Amino acid sequence: MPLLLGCIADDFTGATDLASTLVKGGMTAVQVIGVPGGPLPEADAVVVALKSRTAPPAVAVAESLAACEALLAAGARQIFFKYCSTFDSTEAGNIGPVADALVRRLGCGFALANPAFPTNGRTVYQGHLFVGPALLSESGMENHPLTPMRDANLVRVLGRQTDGAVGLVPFATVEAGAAAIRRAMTGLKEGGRRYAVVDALTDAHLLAIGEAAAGQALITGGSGVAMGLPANFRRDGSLPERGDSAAALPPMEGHAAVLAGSCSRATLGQIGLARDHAPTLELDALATPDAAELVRQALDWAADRLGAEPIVIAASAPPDRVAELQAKLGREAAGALVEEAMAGIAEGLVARGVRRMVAAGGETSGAVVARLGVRSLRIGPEIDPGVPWTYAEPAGLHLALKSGNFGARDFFLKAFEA
Ligand SMILES: Nc1ncnc2c1ncn2[C@@H]1O[C@H](COP(=O)(O)OP(=O)(O)O)[C@@H](O)[C@H]1O
Ligand SMILES: O=C(O)[C@@H](O)C(=O)COP(=O)(O)O
Repeated sequence: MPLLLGCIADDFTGATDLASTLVKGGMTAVQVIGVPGGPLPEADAVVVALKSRTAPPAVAVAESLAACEALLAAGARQIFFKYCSTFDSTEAGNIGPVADALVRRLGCGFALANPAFPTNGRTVYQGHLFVGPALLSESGMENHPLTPMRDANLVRVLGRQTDGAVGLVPFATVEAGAAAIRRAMTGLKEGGRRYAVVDALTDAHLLAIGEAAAGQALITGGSGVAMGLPANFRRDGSLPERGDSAAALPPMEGHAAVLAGSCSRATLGQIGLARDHAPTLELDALATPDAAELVRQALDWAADRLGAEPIVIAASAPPDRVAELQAKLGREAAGALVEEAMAGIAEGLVARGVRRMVAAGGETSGAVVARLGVRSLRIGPEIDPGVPWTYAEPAGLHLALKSGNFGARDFFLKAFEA
């Protein structure tokens, strides 16, 4: 099976989201953790999951280029750089620097940029990113602990992160379909633009953008714009009809647990609901700014609560509490402390028989997956849009890596009912 699409994702929940989208579109897809050190698994698409979203830009660039080399060496015909549907980044990057490096490596001179995910409320209009009815900068994302998003104008945001020029393919052109979008992108490229932010309000827009991107060496965006890509490979005869290729995962067994480190509005709501329906421990990192002690507290609490019904352990806190911890420790150190604690708790829970685990939060998931020594994830059925169950190898357990912002309010309960 030749590799068709080579993907580089800047975090682990994002990688799972993308792999799940491709599987739903009829491709086989495997998520591998970190820059591949050996041969890649056989699949139509391989998604390399990095934890590069908040890494220093030089590290993010180096890892992304190494992943790109591995994917190209395996024969990838197109490279997809996956970032968050809320364009999570800092002023310094890493979306711009990584995209710039990939454009240079691939010698393509141009890439589209589109984070839209209408099913989850992310739309782009006149270059502005909306989350539901709100501009990105008024959606709660302005309070993100690591990547506060305070400007919704993506042409401007990306423009600050790149030394290339950024243009826009506006709604009216996107509405006119794939041929018009392709013409607009060609025009922008010929006019010296390195990137085109492309508007998208609906899945139909994303499918048209995907079609317009057939044959482009590099695509950058959220998982939404990948919806249109499997059809391109079917159209050119390189992807057979595979029907529903979502892997049937091994049967679920063992104790169940949820670990939440995301402080997004959606996750805070999910914890709120879980409080009334499942044993829930809310750790207070401000009162105990010590990862080892937080791990001890959590594992002591969990000891006689583990079983078939999920327990929930959360470090998540509202913006004022997060700000207090950050004022005390610094932004990165506060995040790292909580991630270290969550990783230790995950390790302890698995040692105590947990085999079905939800990790809420991209950075949190990255820390958990790394600590559990996971090398690859097989994609299974979707729980809520963008969040499938996966089977982690060689650890041999079921993991759902939930983007902080994704999932219905009852996600933590629903995940274990399937
Ligand atoms: N109470 C807290 N105070 C400060 N930072 C926290 C707290 N709880 C979690 N964090 C950190 O916030 C960050 C949340 O990011 P992430 O896990 O990627 O969530 P999301 O998916 O919402 O982006 C992580 O680095 C996590 O360790
Ligand atoms: O595109 C998305 O929103 C997700 O796939 C994603 O990247 C999630 O990142 P986190 O919100 O940090 O979990």
